[in-house]
Amino acid sequence: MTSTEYAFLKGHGTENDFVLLPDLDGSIHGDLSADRVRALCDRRAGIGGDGVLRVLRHQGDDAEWFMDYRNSDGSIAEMCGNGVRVFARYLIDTGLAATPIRVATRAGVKTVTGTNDLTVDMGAPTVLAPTQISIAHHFWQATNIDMGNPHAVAFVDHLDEAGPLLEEPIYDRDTYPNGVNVEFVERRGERHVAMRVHERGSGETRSCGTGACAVMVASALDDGRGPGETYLVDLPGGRLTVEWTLDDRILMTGPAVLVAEGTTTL
Ligand SMILES: N[C@@H](CCC[C@H](N)C(=O)O)C(=O)O
Repeated sequence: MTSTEYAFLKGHGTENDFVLLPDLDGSIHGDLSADRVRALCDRRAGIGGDGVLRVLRHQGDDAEWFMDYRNSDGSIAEMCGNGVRVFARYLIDTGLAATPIRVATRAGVKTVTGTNDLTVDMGAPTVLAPTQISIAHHFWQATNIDMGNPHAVAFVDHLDEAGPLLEEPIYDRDTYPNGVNVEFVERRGERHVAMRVHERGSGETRSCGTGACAVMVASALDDGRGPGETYLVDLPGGRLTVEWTLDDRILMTGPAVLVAEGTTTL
């Protein structure tokens, strides 16, 4: 910890909540240690969040911004779908950028468009060989989808089948050597599903944007459909709309709001 004061903001996308750290030229937060991320995300002793979004300018032709995303346990992840909308909301509200905004992430450049609800072009999904997950001797077949970060999607009759999700589901370590985000999906209607998620590095959260995209792709495939479809995905924290375009891109649309700003010594 340090006694220096730093600016922060707090925001969320469908209640997937984040601490934002503006660090435009990268001079403020140095390496941003896992300890500091955990302290910032602590819901009792810190600001509280499912993760940290560090806002950096990007030196490159393809994007002007870089989203340095960290899970609440301090681990680094490739991509955060809700986070990139909240990141863009910060840039829009401060006048630093206007849509379309190209944001570099560890999973490539994502373009954000829109005004109120924001849409992210998440790129192409990668569907891999099916896998299996389990919790307390209950096993589910799972669709293995990479959205820049890893996902295992399991269909259930009722979302409460997954139990309290206090612990990480058991997964195949050879399939997911760096861990996995696990989604449970219940059918709600035609092109309409609901999900819960246990996020790698954050536990059960109220929403996961990359998870919603993985769930849409798994659901469409399970329905015998493919590109050219749009699904509604309900999460405990709200609703995301996910379109799989004919040219194999996933467009995710949902809210992004900033709720507080201040300074912190954490
Ligand atoms: N909540 C995010 C995903 C954040 C990263 C994930 N926990 C991981 O480790 O891959 C989203 O909205 O996509």
